[in-house]
Amino acid sequence: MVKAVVLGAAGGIGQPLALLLKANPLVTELGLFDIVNTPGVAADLSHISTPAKVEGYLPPDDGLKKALTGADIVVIPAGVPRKPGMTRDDLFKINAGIVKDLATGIATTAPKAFVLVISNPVNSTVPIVAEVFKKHNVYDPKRLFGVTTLDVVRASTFVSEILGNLSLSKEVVVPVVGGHSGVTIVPLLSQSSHPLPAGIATSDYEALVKRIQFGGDEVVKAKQGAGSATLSMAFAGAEFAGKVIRAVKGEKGITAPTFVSLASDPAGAAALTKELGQELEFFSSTVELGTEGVVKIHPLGTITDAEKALVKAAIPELETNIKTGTNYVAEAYKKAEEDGPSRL
Ligand SMILES: NC(=O)C1=CN([C@@H]2O[C@H](COP(=O)(O)OP(=O)(O)OC[C@H]3O[C@@H](n4cnc5c(N)ncnc54)[C@H](O)[C@@H]3O)[C@@H](O)[C@H]2O)C=CC1
Ligand SMILES: O=C([O-])CC(=O)C(=O)O
Repeated sequence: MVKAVVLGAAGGIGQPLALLLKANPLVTELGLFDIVNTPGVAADLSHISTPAKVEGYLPPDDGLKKALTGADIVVIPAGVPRKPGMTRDDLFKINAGIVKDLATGIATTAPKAFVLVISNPVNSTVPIVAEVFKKHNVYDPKRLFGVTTLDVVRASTFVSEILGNLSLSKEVVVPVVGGHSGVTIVPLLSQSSHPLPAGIATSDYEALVKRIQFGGDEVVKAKQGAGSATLSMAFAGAEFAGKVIRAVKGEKGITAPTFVSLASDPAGAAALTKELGQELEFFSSTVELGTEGVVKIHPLGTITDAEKALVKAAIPELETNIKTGTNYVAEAYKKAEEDGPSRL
């Protein structure tokens, strides 16, 4: 029995993600929460001939609590998307509060659930969830994930395009490490399961790296103000959620790059920290998943000088993004204490 819950389920990502989770035969219950439209989305999905029982919830009558009750895995695509000219960090002002409130709901109702954060900026929203869970004394770093799978999916697609065979894209595996925004997205193309053409021009390699790092902008621009990636993100989110579910059900050897707390595997983190040359609280590296979440954080391994330079360039922004999330929660709690009776 697996209950999956989507918070932000009526949105551009939420709806197709809910569809793909409904299509996952391992999901037996699907809870859909949003501030609008979830009863309709749930009614629609409930006619699909797969095992999951679907229920839609809205904020009145404790809807969030009802949606989260009994949740095994919670995926969060709630929040505003970018418009052209914006960075992911520009979303922080609105999305930080949304994610903090939803994290509070999870901490009080489903503290053991695996939490998969899609809402941007991921480099900051994941630390927000961690801090809220700490405040509620229910934080287990092994169960919290920032979803960076879209970067991995893009890398597979763009590499197979360069190899001239899109049908390879299902098989091409490229570790993408760091975080989920611009220069913090670091594809380790030298470790691609399918090597780039021998003698690829430096300019072509650099263009490929840039396309993976800024693939999100490509979609934002093409959508002309109507939002950012939704369908490819739903695909990526369902891929990652599917891996977590299979691992939780006992399948061994499942790995995926994901943005996790380095406290989730201190031994793995020590090796990674050595490679990075400094400590970071969160980082996306290839992670082995198991019944309790993170089993092992893999080191970067052998990488080229060009990749080392990309990792180095990612660190300052990552550090700032993580601090922004952490400080936000500290300040919100401080303000709530000063304001009197806490609603946190
Ligand atoms: N991690 C990643 O790789 C990616 C992340 N994203 C991010 O995902 C987020 C969602 O994007 P879209 O689905 O395109 O946006 P959207 O605007 O289409 O949908 C967001 C949904 O969240 C809901 N929502 C807002 N406040 C809420 C609350 N307090 N509780 C529950 N639901 C709430 C809205 O009603 C809406 O249905 C954005 O922050 C976007 O930047 C988008 C693409 C990739
Ligand atoms: O670019 C955005 O704002 C949405 C996103 O995270 C992505 O597509 O990778």
